[in-house]
Amino acid sequence: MTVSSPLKVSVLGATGSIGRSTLDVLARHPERYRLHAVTAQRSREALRDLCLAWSPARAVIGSAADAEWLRAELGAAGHVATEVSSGEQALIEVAGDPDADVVMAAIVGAAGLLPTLAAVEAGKRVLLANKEALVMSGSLFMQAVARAGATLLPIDSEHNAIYQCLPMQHRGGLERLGVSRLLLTASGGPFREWASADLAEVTPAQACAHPNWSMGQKISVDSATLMNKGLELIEACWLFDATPAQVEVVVHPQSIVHSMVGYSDGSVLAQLGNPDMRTPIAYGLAWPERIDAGVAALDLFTVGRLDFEPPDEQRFPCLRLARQAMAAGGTAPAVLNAANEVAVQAFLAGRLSFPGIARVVAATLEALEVHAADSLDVIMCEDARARRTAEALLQQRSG
Ligand SMILES: NC(=O)C1=CN([C@@H]2O[C@H](COP(=O)(O)OP(=O)(O)OC[C@H]3O[C@@H](n4cnc5c(N)ncnc54)[C@H](OP(=O)(O)O)[C@@H]3O)[C@@H](O)[C@H]2O)C=CC1
Ligand SMILES: CC(=O)[C@@H](O)[C@H](O)COP(=O)(O)O
Ligand SMILES: [Mn+2]
Repeated sequence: MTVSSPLKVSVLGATGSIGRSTLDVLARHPERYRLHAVTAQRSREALRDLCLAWSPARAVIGSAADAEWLRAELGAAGHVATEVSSGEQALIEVAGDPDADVVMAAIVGAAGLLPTLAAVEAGKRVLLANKEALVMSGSLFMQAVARAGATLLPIDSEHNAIYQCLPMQHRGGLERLGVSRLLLTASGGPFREWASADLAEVTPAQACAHPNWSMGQKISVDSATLMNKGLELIEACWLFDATPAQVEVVVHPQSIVHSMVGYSDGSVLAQLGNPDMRTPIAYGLAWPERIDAGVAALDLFTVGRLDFEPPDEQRFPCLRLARQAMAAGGTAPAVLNAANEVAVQAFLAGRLSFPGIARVVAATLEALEVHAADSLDVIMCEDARARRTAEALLQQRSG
């Protein structure tokens, strides 16, 4: 009898919401997985605790000073198993480390693009939570997956649901599979029932209080503006080779149906479950097998009812802006993403109102020409240009 050795897993963004849920699933299956590497940007105490608890071979943190601090803390605890490094180059290098089998891409925002691509280029099994990476570089990203022979598994709950509802081999066009549409569910966020006039008074704490999911601040605000659904629409187009017209957004306030696939014979297949990211994470880790994720069985009698309604793009214009950016193509989605990141940070810092987020994104898209997104240099350059433009718009608004 041969006993296979545990898969080595690197978790990029290990201190975040997805990172912690990933570690929770890994802890349930020590015979199947070993934690190989962990990364964080600033959370040095949390990263130290992870190193002490898990003894990963490698750890990366944002700054050299924090790496120095981490080495000293680990040394003082007599822990020598973890090699500590710092900075973006170290992060990229660890993401593509030949010793790892699986990479969880769970850094938030554009900062995840180069490390996630490094994992793809190294041909890993890549568990993609960092949707912004795909939104920014969709065509190049998918080409890299094919060229490197990487296995790309969507972790975003909706895309994971769609993946589960498609036939196992689904590359090469939806029509060929008899798929007529992808139904992307949206909770509608905390302000689903609010009047437009009240949205001007929304606070960061209210925007971060998602009705169903516990997540990081940035994605929580994106859910509240429906930009999250816009980013997910673009993500779905790249992952499943769909046109924006083939992706229908359906507001489903209970977040129990995680998304659906409509077939040409009238069938609609759905994936349901409690709103807990450990389900898609466990799916990605074990695919094509299934493992325990620690998630309670869905109790349909407690859920009671499932509601569906169309999204309101008047009150929540970010969804329309994302659709427009995808239709414009080229660098427009990267510009949309960068402007949104700047605007969300400004909102969280109290520099911009909640409705101001969509206004800054719209004005940035309007201000910048669309270029062909045919190299990473072009994408990174337009990302930087969009950030400068959005920041200048913020200054004008406050001036
Ligand atoms: N949370 C969720 O349920 C879901 C999340 N996603 C996606 O997953 C990704 C992660 O989300 P979430 O876990 O909520 O985010 P969090 O904010 O909770 O965590 C982000 C992680 O990324 C690290 N990080 C932040 N900035 C940088 C940077 N500049 N360079 C390197 N690392 C950095 C953080 O480190 P530090 O702690 O040091 O700041 C942290 O480990 C996002 O793209 C999100 O859209 C998708 C579906 C669901
Ligand atoms: C858990 C997950 O995948 C999030 O992206 C979630 O979907 C956010 O909820 P919204 O549907 O409110 O955007
Ligand atoms: Mn999602």
